[in-house]
Amino acid sequence: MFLFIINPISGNGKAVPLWNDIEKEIPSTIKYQAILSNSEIEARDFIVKQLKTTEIKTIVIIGGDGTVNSVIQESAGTHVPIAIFPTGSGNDTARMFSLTRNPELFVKKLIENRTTCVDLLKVNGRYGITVVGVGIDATIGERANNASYKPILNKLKLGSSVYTIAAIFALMSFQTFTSKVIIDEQEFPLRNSWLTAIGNTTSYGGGLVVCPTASPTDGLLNITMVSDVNRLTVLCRSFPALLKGRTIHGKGVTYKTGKEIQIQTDRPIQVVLDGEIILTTPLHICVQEMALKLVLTT
Ligand SMILES: Nc1ncnc2c1ncn2[C@@H]1O[C@H](COP(=O)(O)OP(=O)(O)OP(=O)(O)O)[C@@H](O)[C@H]1O
Repeated sequence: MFLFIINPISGNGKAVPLWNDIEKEIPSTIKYQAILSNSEIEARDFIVKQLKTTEIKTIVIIGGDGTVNSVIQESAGTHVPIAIFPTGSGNDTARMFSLTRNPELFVKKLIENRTTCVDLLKVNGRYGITVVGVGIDATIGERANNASYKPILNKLKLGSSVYTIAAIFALMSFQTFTSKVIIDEQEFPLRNSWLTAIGNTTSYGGGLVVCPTASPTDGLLNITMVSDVNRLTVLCRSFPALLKGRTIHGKGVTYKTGKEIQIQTDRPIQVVLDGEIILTTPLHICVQEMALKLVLTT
């Protein structure tokens, strides 16, 4: 039995029409159940009940990174794979694994069921698959979600520029913080901290490559720290390089790798995990090697 979790609000309502296209491609011999999920709690309750009572072949997510994050809370560490059909705004998980957006090919690959094991993040007890960010990224995310210009840009098919505009505004007003990052017992005291991003995969925010060398199968987390650098440099050098997916060389940016990271800050700082503002500092982050099975729909 396949379980389909469809998030109708992902990607500004793209999921339901795409689910209709997918459903048409499912052969009549395939058994499945589907829910249009209204919340993370509803989706997780459904999955837990189904896992207890039914032999589940794959949990299929039709949604964005936030929906993926909700589902992996239940599927991580089990033998049940997930498959992702990306209908979100950012879709950084799908980008990392080059997952198809073609409904016909998706169903074909789903039935083939070729899987791979990938690492996950565990952040204060919650699983994540892409990047956890502490600092300005939460401010950017909040601004982007509440931006009055978002509906207009979406109508003009310029949705991806919402994040860039929000980032420029956030960079102009963000108050930096003092933090201590401990990576596998090595301490990094950071003054004027803008951002610490810990990546299992490379990008967030719809393709911002913040951890350029991260790999979800190497058993390591990649840490990018931006601190001790002035606003003008961040605005004119670091951020434009980030937008282009470049590794940033120069003062103020430090790249490290590790397996276990702690982050302490001088005031509570919002934390973005898989594109959702779910937590605040302090944080304990570790890698969960090969904790998730993913269907390759490439
Ligand atoms: N399983 C779920 N069912 C319904 N709603 C959910 C679920 N998981 C998360 N949500 C809510 O739906 C919102 C949108 O979901 P999602 O993040 O998947 O789409 P998106 O924001 O368009 O895409 P992306 O995160 O890739 O940019 C989330 O911010 C969250 O509030």
